[in-house]
Amino acid sequence: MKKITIATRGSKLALWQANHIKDCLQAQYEGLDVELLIIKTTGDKILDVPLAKVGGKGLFVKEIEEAMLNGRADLAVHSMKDVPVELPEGLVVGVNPTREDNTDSLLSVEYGSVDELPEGAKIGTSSLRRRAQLLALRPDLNVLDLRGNVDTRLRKLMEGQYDAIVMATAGVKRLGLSAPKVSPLAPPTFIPAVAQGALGIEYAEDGPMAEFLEFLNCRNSRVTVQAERGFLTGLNGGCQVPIGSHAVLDGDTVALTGCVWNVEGTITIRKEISGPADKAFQLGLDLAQQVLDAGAKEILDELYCDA
Ligand SMILES: NCc1[nH]cc(CCC(=O)O)c1CC(=O)O
Repeated sequence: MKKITIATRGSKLALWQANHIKDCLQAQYEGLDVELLIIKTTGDKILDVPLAKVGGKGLFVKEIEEAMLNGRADLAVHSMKDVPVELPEGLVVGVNPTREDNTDSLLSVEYGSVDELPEGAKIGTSSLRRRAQLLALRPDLNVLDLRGNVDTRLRKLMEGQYDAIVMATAGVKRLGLSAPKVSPLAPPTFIPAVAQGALGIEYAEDGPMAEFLEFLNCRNSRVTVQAERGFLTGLNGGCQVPIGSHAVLDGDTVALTGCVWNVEGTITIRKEISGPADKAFQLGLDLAQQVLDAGAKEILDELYCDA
């Protein structure tokens, strides 16, 4: 292989991630030429519309997958969180590089924790999962929609539109961003999105990429992502439903927590399971069934009907 083309979105975070993989490839393969093919996805084109209203799965990956299917690109680097559970025929996400911190962060100019926020504080997030958990902790909070790329969201905070915002710690760290006050929202109190902080590399199943990229695969990342995505698959979920999951690998055992909330944050359904790492995906499916049986089915049915 002399030259590789990586398809990527054009956001700062996506470019950071694609360039990170480019650097890894060039460190591994001397003299390799790596080109980035920047693609504007449907998700990028509708960044101003409240996400919960847009709906649909895979808004940020569809056009990128088309570039690989028609041979314009060899691989794509995704935030694994944005990758739907079902991929187009012929493509796989077979490689998960070392995962970044999977927690969320509360960013604010004045307030150093959720407890410090004043009554009725304005909190920016478009994630139903973050909204539900914030309201479960503090029902008085005024949770407002906040769209845009990671850097845009931070700018809106600094302009004073919100008392605090919540974002993935991984995105904040990768872009080297900060706010005057940053506090972690972490398990067991605050459950991340499925595969948050993880990257996934997608490529054609029957080409040379699987072997070419294998050196990037991280067992811990792969197992935890498999378990969490098993949970998402079992719930038939996309990213716009209040679902959270957190897997921890210890030796050959994976421990998985899975949650579903109602949008108001007044109901939390939470279950835990553990089992062998080589059955991680099945473990996630089993946990999903437990959560569905415990009442999540009614919550999710209602949400999917609205969409
Ligand atoms: N939904 C957009 C998205 N996709 C991946 C990340 C952050 C990086 C990651 O979780 O890997 C973000 C931003 C956010 O949720 O704040």
